[in-house]
Amino acid sequence: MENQSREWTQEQERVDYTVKKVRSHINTLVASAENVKQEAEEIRRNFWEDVTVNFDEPDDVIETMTSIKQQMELLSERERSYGHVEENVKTLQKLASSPYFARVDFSEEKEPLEQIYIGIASFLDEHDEYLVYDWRAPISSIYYDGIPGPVSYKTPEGTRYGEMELKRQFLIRDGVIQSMFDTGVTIGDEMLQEILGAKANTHMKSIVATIQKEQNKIIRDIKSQLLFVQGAAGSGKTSVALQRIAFLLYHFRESLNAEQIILFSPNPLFNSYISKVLPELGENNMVQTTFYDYARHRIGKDLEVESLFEQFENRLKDRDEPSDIREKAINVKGSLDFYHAIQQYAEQLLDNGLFFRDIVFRGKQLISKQEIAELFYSYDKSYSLPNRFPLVAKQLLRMLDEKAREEEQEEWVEEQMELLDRDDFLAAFKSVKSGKNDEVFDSFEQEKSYLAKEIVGRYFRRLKRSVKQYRFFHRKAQYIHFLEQVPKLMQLDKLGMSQSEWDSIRSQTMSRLRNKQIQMEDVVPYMYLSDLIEGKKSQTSMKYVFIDEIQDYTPIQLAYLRFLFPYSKFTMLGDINQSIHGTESESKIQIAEEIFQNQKSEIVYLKKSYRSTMPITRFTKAILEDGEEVELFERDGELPTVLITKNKNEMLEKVFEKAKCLSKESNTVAIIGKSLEQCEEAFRYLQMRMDVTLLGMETREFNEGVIVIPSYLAKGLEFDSVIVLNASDEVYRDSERKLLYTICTRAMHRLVITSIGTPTRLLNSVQNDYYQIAEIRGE
Ligand SMILES: Nc1ncnc2c1ncn2[C@@H]1O[C@H](COP(=O)(O)OP(=O)(O)OP(=O)(O)O)[C@@H](O)[C@H]1O
Repeated sequence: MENQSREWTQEQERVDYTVKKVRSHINTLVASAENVKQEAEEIRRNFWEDVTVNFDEPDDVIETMTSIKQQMELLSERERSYGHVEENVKTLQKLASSPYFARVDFSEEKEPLEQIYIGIASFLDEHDEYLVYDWRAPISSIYYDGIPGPVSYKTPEGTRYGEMELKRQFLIRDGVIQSMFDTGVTIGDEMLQEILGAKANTHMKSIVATIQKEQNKIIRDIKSQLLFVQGAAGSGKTSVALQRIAFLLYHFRESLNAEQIILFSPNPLFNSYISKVLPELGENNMVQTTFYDYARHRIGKDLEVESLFEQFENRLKDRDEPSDIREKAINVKGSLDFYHAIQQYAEQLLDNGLFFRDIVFRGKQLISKQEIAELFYSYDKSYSLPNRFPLVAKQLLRMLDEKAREEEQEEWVEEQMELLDRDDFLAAFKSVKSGKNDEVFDSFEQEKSYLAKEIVGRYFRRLKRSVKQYRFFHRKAQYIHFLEQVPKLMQLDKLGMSQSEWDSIRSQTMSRLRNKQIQMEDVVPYMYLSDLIEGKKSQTSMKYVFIDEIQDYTPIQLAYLRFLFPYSKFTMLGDINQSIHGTESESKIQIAEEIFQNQKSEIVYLKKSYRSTMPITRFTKAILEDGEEVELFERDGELPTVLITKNKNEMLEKVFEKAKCLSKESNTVAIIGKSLEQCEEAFRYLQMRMDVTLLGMETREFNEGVIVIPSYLAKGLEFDSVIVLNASDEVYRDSERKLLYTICTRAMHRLVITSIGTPTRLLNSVQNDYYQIAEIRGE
């Protein structure tokens, strides 16, 4: 006991010493930052005094520009270095509060024992002695991977071996040790218990202090071209992805920056949820997007893109077509066979078959589509399709210039002239006057011709821009033609689709496209086909691509992402049990491996679920048909409750009561509905009685308190308490097992499932003693 408290005192003394050193370094930095800032201000103030400005002769102009450039470079260098110091200070301030979270005592062969303290960043004293090692430093990996005894770690120079004698964890707040544990096999269950038992946050936290061995393997992988992580709900996939990004930024700090890493995440809400992890670790955020945003940006204003969530809602509502045919369409259009069919189709277009549009101006055909086709196919076959586009565009622009000259003589131009304002006339006058033949008597004619050119030029500008954007190519018509050819290009029956079903899908797609709409399942085929034909903008600068919630991507989306980022390393993370549509026909792992054929790929399974209490994980695991894969983390908590009510009003009243009660002990209470409609209804009821927020597709951020959220938006998030809206047998059918699993696994500490009448049959697989039933007997 006494021993322990002596140890504690010694450790606190070391914390005090480190904090003192960190603070003193902060002071030095702040002082030097102040100098740099003043210098920058000075440069700004005297900017024009210190440059030589002279525009008299061409040489003077060059000298002036050089002088301005030099001055600007000096300024921006000062500002950059100020920004750098500021960032440093922020990290140091974090160290001053909590300098480290672990200590390992390690000795290499014949070397003396070293005490290695590990924190979120390295810190060296004035003698270049490490007071804190960055958690990403090579030696730190023994903390995550090893247990006391013989250990090894990899360095750029090779593997080092030694003996670990102690592994200790700390929780330090405001420079004071809150708790301290010596740990063995796993990274302190006690510490993990403490961290996981805490209340939810509206932003994700970093997990550096308690990264588990299997997670560390993913974080530090630098070899794989494809790293595929299949992990149970709450097993830390997203956390691992973010710590991995931080690790890569550290490991490759000389050659990699945050703009070269892109993360595809499920929705904007999720984007903001994870946005603080990297800054918390002193790194900049990577580029973040959703596939939908990317597609919308690419497709532009021509077509209205249906999002994955609209797709989900539309399928729920059975609005447009019998849903099983839609399922089949999604399956076929999302398959790799379809991807190959597009490639095959594009290859057939080398000789003929491209669809073009007439170039029309004021209802008059300037260049016909036949002329464009002739031009396009006048090039030798050895020219790829994408290579022909700029050549054709150049020719068309030349032809348009000619057409413009003809147009200048047209009557409408003269009419337009009347409408011009004074400035136009003035410009025309000036231009004619500055012309070489000042003496000419027909300056009026010249002015007129100048103005005609101006007018036609303005109108033709748009036309020319659209030529530069290759709008003479008829993308929609081409895609429709491709759809017609599909039965010849692939075996539809292999994917369970008949010719007549395909015909009906095709005609629905066509009418949608004519209405300027495109469904999610057509987005990739449409973009891929036009990329193969027109050429794509290559994304060579991205070195790492991360895709979270991979189970919601179709095979074609994965293949397309590889096509877009051909030189990047991919990390894909997901859980087949949380697939949004519940129809996981082809294994994503196999698909991914097929796409990355012959490249180094690694598949890692994360089985242990950390998010929820043991009773909740036990319950959710039982919802799954093959839930045995999920391992529990022992953390106590209450049994989930299934609350059966007689009618809607009663259910809503109970939801209200539960939410009110749970909000007293929780930071976040999420009421999760299957569809947006269900959520809106609950929201209308609750809104009159309590402070509550409804989250929708456009929501970018959420606050603590009670929220109502549709299932697909809750993906990837977590809440202290979850109340599931009406999980009755009519609402959650056999095919929605994964959806219910996903919803329930959002709960960290408390889970309540409400139902109007008989609860869903999906709970039949759950043992009775895994939950408690509360039945309300109303009217
Ligand atoms: N090693 C760890 N130490 C501390 N907390 C952890 C660890 N691993 C995971 N967690 C916590 O578990 C929770 C779930 O993590 P995360 O959201 O990353 O899991 P996920 O696998 O992406 O989940 P899902 O697929 O269900 O969305 C988070 O609160 C995270 O902080």
